[in-house]
Amino acid sequence: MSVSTFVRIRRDLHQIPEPGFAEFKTQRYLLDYLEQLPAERFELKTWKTGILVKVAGRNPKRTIAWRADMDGLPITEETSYPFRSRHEGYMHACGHDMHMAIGLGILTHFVHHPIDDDLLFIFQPAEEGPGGAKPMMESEEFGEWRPDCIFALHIAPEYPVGHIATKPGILFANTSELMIDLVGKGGHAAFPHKANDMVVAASHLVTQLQSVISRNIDPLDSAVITVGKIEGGTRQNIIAEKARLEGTIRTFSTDSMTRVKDRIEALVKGVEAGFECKAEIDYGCGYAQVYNHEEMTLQFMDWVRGNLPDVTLVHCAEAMTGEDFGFFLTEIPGFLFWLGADTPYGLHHSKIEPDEQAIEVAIDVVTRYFTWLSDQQA
Ligand SMILES: CC(=O)N[C@@H](CCC[C@H](N)C(=O)O)C(=O)O
Repeated sequence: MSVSTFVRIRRDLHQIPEPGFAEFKTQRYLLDYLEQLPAERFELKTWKTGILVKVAGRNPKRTIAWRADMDGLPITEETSYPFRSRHEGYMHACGHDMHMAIGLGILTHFVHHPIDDDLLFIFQPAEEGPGGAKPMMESEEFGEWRPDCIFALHIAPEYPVGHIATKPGILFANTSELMIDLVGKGGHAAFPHKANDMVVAASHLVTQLQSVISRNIDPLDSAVITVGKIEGGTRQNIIAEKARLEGTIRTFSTDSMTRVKDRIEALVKGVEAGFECKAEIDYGCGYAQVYNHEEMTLQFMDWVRGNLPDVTLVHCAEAMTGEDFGFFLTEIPGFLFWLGADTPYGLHHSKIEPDEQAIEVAIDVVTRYFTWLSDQQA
């Protein structure tokens, strides 16, 4: 069966997942594709490993932006694909390969069928961390082409293809990474009384952290602490001198984020006293919540219902996912929506296989929406 250009692009990108701010091959691939398009219709600039592309409108009164993220995740792929990752230990397990292919599809459409307004396409590095959106927004390159409104999507494994889900207001949570290093005293496994075992200290801390959510946060508010990685020790018969926890915090309010961090700090102090060790906390990167512009989102939802009979619009609940797209929305009105991609494995799973038919659905929805949006201003 022949595959469309943008499915083929998605498959090519799927094979070269790269960490945040190291998307060198990905950037090259996108630039090579852009070089084949009629050069007189657009301008481009690179910013770190990202790319900004401005497609000229016929009679521009404003700039409408579309953002796609670019980085992969440190996951060893276990899909059934013949086009699996060629980068050992890295995988596009959050759909950014789909997002970029969709971005190129929308861009290509408007290069050939310009609308009145200018369009800015943002290929943004490092969404999974440490975050490319904020420094990109602060860059001179972005400042010169600052858009008037901005939009993005994220694939959603749980919805069928042809479904779009979103809501006005808060869609994704505030985030903060959480890294805790514990240093005690190593020793022989047979003499625990002469050591301070950081595997035991770290284990206590992991379970105590869960009590912050269940005991310190209003049950009607929502918060998450996930410890995704524990490292400690060197060998089965050596008491571990060091241990490290790596995780993430999610909340729907900045007050809850402050409260969670205060409680974590208190518990860590308790572990230091209880286990006679030293501990250091590093909050890594933190993202602003994704807060969809209420009026624009409601207008989009109405427009989908009224104009796209083949698309099912779901008014969804907010999720504890994070997205540095939230930073763009703190200054520029717009919204993000979920795109149904129908796969039994969730985001960040080594077996996720999003349905590629979602690519054409997204290109069609967004090209029609931008055309309509631009006509509203005319
Ligand atoms: C859509 C998505 O899955 N985004 C990530 C963003 C992670 C930011 C940061 N590394 C953190 O873990 O806090 C997510 O995990 O929600």
